[in-house]
Amino acid sequence: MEKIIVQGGNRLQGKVKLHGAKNAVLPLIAASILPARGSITILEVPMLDDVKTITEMLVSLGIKAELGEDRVHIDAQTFQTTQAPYDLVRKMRASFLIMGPLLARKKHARIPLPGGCAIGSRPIDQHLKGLEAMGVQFEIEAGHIEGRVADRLHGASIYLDFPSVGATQNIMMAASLATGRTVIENAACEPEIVDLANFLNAMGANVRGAGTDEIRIDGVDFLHGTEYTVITDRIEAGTYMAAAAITRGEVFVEGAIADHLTPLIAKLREMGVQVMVSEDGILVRAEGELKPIDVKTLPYPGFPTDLQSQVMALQLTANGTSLMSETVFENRFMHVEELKRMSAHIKIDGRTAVIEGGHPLSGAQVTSTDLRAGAALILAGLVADGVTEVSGLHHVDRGYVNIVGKLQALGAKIERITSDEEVSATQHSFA
Ligand SMILES: CC(=O)N[C@H]1[C@@H](OP(=O)(O)OP(=O)(O)OC[C@H]2O[C@@H](n3ccc(=O)[nH]c3=O)[C@H](O)[C@@H]2O)O[C@H](CO)[C@@H](O)[C@@H]1O
Ligand SMILES: C=C(OP(=O)(O)O)C(=O)O
Repeated sequence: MEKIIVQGGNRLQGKVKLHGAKNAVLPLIAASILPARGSITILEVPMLDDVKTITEMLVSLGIKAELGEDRVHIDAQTFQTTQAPYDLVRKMRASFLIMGPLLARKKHARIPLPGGCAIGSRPIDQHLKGLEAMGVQFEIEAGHIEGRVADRLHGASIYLDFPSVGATQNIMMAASLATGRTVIENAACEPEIVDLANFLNAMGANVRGAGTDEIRIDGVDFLHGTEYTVITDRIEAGTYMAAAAITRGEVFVEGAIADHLTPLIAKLREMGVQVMVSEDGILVRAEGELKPIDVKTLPYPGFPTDLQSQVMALQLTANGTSLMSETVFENRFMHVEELKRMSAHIKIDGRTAVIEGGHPLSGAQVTSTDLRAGAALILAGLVADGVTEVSGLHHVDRGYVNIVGKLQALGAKIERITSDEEVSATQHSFA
């Protein structure tokens, strides 16, 4: 078993460069199923386990898909298979994003119910409702969802009960090749939605209004190949911004787009953290005591649920009691029990965590329960007394490229060890 070992107490300093966004590149790779003419090259691709999984999924469909150093080439001009294998789909939630493109290209898809981090029940009713309105008939049997469309998909007016990111993306992709106009109301507004719209338009689609709650898609007969650079990862950016603040350090997060991080920047400033925004990135500087803050996660442009656990770690170092309310996922407080192993003072009251800051954290053996929980435990380890051992790294590997190397370069005492090198936390000595 691999573990990340962190010795607390070092102030982070320097510059960290962001990778492309996981949550943007996964839908782009799924959308690469759509073009019947030409091939796709996506640049600045983060080489994450999720990216490898979705690429393998395309290959399993008979699509030519190849990962390079920081890019992926995809040629979906000819392929026949419309059934995705369980072993790949179960690994991540985003697998279900191939449903819309397969239905649009092949009028059929059979996909096992998707997996991913256990942060809630994560139904797919809004995806199905949208695609049904476009003419798809679904059957659910033996843990699979099978969709068929008699003829071509047709445009529809779709109101989402919740601005689901994945449902908005699945409908946008399907609607790009449908006949007529599709209007998605109460659509998700996340930057990853805008990135997908830009990518679809670069392939010849006609998508307007992405980034607002009403998206209009006029279907076209075919899409073509293109070369496209994915946006930088706002959640990775937020994680390093929180790391700078929690260690009372000074870090320039290169490539961070301030417009994508408005709620985090506001909350850090409310705590007394200095945040300086420039065209090239964001500088975060913190020292001394920080004020407690109350945070509520919401769909974009609200505070992102994917930064909830990392900011909770930061709240533990504030001078007083903070609140963290999670409204997006019903089971996204699993990191709380792990943080408590590190002497954190946190109580859960329904969907709100009450975080009593100012108590010293102590190093402990902890397990990441989802990918952001893993990041939060590492952040807590950076300021804990002694050594923290974080296991469950398969979660972290889904979402962070080289988090250990990046934190080391900022001055953190952190290492990744395999079971062969395993030593108890108290014995570990850093190089
Ligand atoms: C790969 C990717 O981009 N993942 C992100 C995406 O996930 P994902 O696209 O799965 O998130 P959604 O926006 O769809 O889900 C948000 C909420 O809506 C609910 N829901 C969703 C769909 C549906 O059909 N019915 C339904 O009830 C979910 O259970 C959840 O409670 O957005 C989430 C919310 O910002 C992020 O945390 C994830 O990191
Ligand atoms: C929850 C996340 O991802 P996914 O939707 O892929 O599980 C995340 O990125 O924090």
